Amino acid sequence: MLAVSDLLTQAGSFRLGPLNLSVRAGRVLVVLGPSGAGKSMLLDTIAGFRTPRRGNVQLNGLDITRLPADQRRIGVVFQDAALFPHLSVRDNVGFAPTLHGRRRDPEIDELLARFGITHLARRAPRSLSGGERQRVALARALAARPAALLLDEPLSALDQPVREELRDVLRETLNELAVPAIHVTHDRDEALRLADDLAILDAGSLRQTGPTDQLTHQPIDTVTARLLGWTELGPATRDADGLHVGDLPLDPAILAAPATQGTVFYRPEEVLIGGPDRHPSAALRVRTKVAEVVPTVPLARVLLGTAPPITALVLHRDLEGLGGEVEVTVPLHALRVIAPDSSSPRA
Ligand SMILES: Nc1ncnc2c1ncn2[C@@H]1O[C@H](COP(=O)(O)OP(=O)(O)OP(=O)(O)O)[C@@H](O)[C@H]1O
Repeated sequence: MLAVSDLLTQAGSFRLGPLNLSVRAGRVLVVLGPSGAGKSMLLDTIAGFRTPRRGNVQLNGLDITRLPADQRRIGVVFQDAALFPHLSVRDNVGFAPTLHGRRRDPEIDELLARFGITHLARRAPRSLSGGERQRVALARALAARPAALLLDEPLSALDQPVREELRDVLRETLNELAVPAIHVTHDRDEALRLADDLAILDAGSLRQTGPTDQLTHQPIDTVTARLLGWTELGPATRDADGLHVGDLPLDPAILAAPATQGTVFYRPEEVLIGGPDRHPSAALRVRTKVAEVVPTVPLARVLLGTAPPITALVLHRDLEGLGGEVEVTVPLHALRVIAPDSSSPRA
């Protein structure tokens, strides 16, 4: 188990924390947050490259807050691989095993094979592509048999196809790994692909943490909702006619939602365009015009003429015959009212 308690780190005017987090062995915690949220600072503090002002870092029950980085048994992979430039691929991967007298370690060959870099074993880092370098960096980190693994946006410098391929290799590897892992990223798809648990970090504060599925489907924080693909519709208002957002009436069933005052969010990919029989539980159902169709891929964006406007993400084949007045339904599970007070950070 890797845990941080009451951790507070300061750099210039930027303050990270105080925050609490824990990751069990075999689990992957993804810290998702925008650029400048403090993700690297968090990993640097856990790895021992930065000294916290307050709080502690524990690994398997041991307080390692004051240990130098090289004694923490924590593997770190950075965005830019940071390989030893004068060593071959094999010697980079074999660096830690060699230090421990395990130069002929069959594990090195296994790692080269696992990351598909056996054929690159004699090559120098400068001759490798970005994706190949990251494969070497991951293999090198695992070769040290770390007690925990920290991944600082290791895929973000790669282009899309390479990133997706390596993301799958990483997912497989992390699945088999029996140590706690923390992966930080600003990329939602990457986070959802890799995370067992998610922690949303914004401006140095943790907003919401929990199992991936829970945060994705039940965000209770506006920053979390936005980062996980929910779109803001507007403030909920209540009058004699019931609950509204702008001109749009919300089904009273939404009253069962966690909050009835606050900002209404919805998931554009769950908006249904079609007849009233399309969905049995509707939080919002309205007839309106299609204002614009934007043929983005993989899903097209259909901008609807409601007030406030609703965007639907739809399959291109569902665009056929779309025009004039349409019936729009937002299912109950795809619309949430998020309370204003939940915009304060929570851990
Ligand atoms: N030594 C420093 N002095 C002053 N400010 C710093 C220092 N190091 C980092 N910061 C600031 O702390 C904030 C968090 O930086 P950090 O690199 O952790 O963000 P991040 O979430 O990893 O961002 P990115 O996704 O862009 O890498 C930034 O605003 C950064 O400018």
